[in-house]
Amino acid sequence: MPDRHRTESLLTATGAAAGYHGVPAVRGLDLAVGPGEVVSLLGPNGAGKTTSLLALVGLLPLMDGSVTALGRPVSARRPYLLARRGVALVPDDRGLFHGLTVDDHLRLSRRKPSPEREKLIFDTFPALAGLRGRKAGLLSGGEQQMLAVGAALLGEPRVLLVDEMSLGLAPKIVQEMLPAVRDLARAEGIGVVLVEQHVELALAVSDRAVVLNHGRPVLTGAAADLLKRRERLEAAYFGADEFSDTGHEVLPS
Ligand SMILES: Nc1ncnc2c1ncn2[C@@H]1O[C@H](COP(=O)(O)OP(=O)(O)OP(=O)(O)O)[C@@H](O)[C@H]1O
Repeated sequence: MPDRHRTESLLTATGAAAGYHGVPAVRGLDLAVGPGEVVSLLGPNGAGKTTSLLALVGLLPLMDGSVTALGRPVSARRPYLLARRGVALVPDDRGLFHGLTVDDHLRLSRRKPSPEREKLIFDTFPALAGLRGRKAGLLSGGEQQMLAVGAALLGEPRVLLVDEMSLGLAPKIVQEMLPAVRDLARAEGIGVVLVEQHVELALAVSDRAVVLNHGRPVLTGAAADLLKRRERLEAAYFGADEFSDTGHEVLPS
């Protein structure tokens, strides 16, 4: 990324911890996402990825550390303000209304979409163009995911967080969707946080990634470096005990 992007962070977490019933499910999370950057949160089931996303958008209160979005501290009391200012979360259940059509969803956008913006969304997800009158509940899983991400992008977010875009989707669709979102983020200067199970595909479109295991970051690095250091990546997933001595390993680029 160009240097100007590095100087500005749209979303920053510093030592963030969050969890349930007073018990942290993630702790020590450090993250910075600048305009046009894609950062992936990776890790095995139950590692704390979704919990991290919820904390990043203020849907879960912080138990420690801090999160700043668009220059202001994130408050768990007012997550809707964050959404209004342009921090969009696509949850893993996609958050669609099954009785509403594709067009209805696009009309629910945070901003009244300009024709140019609408064209951009349909250019990015061409499969949606022929389905505008169809109810969301009658769309395929892939089409629903395109709608969820497309509707979020239509609101011109400055930060987009997507929980498991690939959930239940055929690899071919994931291979198309992830680069489409990355390209749009680059073109529009949107900061993106992806939670993904498809490690290789996520790293292929990401600038950086954080691997969580047992609720803490164990490995952080540039996506290109992580792809070259597969043995560390595998250890971060399957041999997290190995990291208990070294703690959090940050790969030098
Ligand atoms: N509402 C909740 N109440 C209590 N514990 C929860 C709740 N949601 C998640 N957890 C627990 O917090 C931990 C982290 O869960 P989280 O959903 O963040 O993991 P994840 O990395 O997103 O997993 P997956 O890849 O399986 O979706 C898990 O041990 C989970 O059981």
